[in-house]
Amino acid sequence: MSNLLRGVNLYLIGMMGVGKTTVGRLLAQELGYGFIDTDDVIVKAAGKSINDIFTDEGETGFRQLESDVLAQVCAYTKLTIATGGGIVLRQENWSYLHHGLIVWLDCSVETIFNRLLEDTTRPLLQDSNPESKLRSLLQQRQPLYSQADLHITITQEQTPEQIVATILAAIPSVLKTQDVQHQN
Ligand SMILES: Nc1ncnc2c1ncn2[C@@H]1O[C@H](COP(=O)(O)OP(=O)(O)O)[C@@H](O)[C@H]1O
Ligand SMILES: O=C(O)C1=C[C@@H](OP(=O)(O)O)[C@@H](O)[C@H](O)C1
Ligand SMILES: [Mg+2]
Repeated sequence: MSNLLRGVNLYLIGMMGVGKTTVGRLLAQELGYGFIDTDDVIVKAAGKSINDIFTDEGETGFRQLESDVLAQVCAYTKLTIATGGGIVLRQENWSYLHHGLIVWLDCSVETIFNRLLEDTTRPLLQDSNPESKLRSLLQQRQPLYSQADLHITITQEQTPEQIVATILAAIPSVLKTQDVQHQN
């Protein structure tokens, strides 16, 4: 599979809590790729948590750091990159994402809500009604996520290993489409 991809990076996009970080790490192992999580790089570079970045610099400050990190990582090959859920918001980020194959991990708001119920590390969910916040974020972002090359819908019961297998099985179909496009 790694050969088939010819070193092209895989970018995982989708809502917070869908499993980009968890699945991305496993997917990288299967592909013999390196793994990068843009949030991890941002936290290391800023020397503070995502919550503290949002508090000190606002969402705008965080988004700038996110774009800076994406611009840097896309210069490398053979990477699986788990992005933050809001990476799709900035137009400029798409020119970086399109250097690689973009995979949208999609699941229900209920699944995300159950997973992140006790989680305090997503500043955008520190809301009086986190479920309705998730719904409005998804409504805003769905048209952006749908620009991905691959749309993988996952159910609450699917394990990370099963999701990795689903993604690996779907990749050849997208590559074929791209090859056909190149010939035309
Ligand atoms: N397939 C899965 N089944 C059950 N729990 C999962 C699954 N994928 C992720 N999780 C859990 O959901 C939470 C969010 O996962 P994470 O990988 O951080 O998502 P994201 O990076 O998309 O925000 C974590 O607690 C993680 O352990
Ligand atoms: O959806 C978002 O806007 C965000 C998602 C988070 O990453 P995950 O999608 O990995 O949770 C993180 O980048 C930040 O809290 C903002
Ligand atoms: Mg993540």
